[in-house]
Amino acid sequence: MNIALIAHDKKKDLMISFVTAYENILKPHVLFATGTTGKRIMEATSLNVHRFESGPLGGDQQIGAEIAENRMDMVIFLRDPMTSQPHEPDIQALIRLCDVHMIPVATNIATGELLIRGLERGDMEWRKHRRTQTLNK
Ligand SMILES: O=C(CO)COP(=O)(O)O
Repeated sequence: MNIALIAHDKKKDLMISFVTAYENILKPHVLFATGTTGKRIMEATSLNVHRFESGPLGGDQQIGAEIAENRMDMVIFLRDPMTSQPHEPDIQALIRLCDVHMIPVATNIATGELLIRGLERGDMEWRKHRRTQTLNK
């Protein structure tokens, strides 16, 4: 599965705890992240992460484009609901595209845990079939 990991600054330590705890589950998958989140994950774990731009510089939009192209299977986005972000429209657009294309998206750690457990259990296998289909047909 292609999995996007994103965390706002005040949630980055939480993301590191999360990926450390679930490193073995995440390892066989292809991981993507916004710039700083990806850097932090690679510094803290043995996971390899494809890094996009930092969120405020367009990283959320790049991940959104992957979703629109039917290339992203899951998004774990630990958002900070208490701090306003300069790129709030990009964040909303990313979450909207998850809804448009029915991509599982967690915006907090509690849902993130459920998605990871589901991933481990094989609940995401339907995405393999969906990914082979062309959208809008
Ligand atoms: O701002 C972000 C998501 O909206 C995250 O970007 P960074 O991972 O580059 O900090």
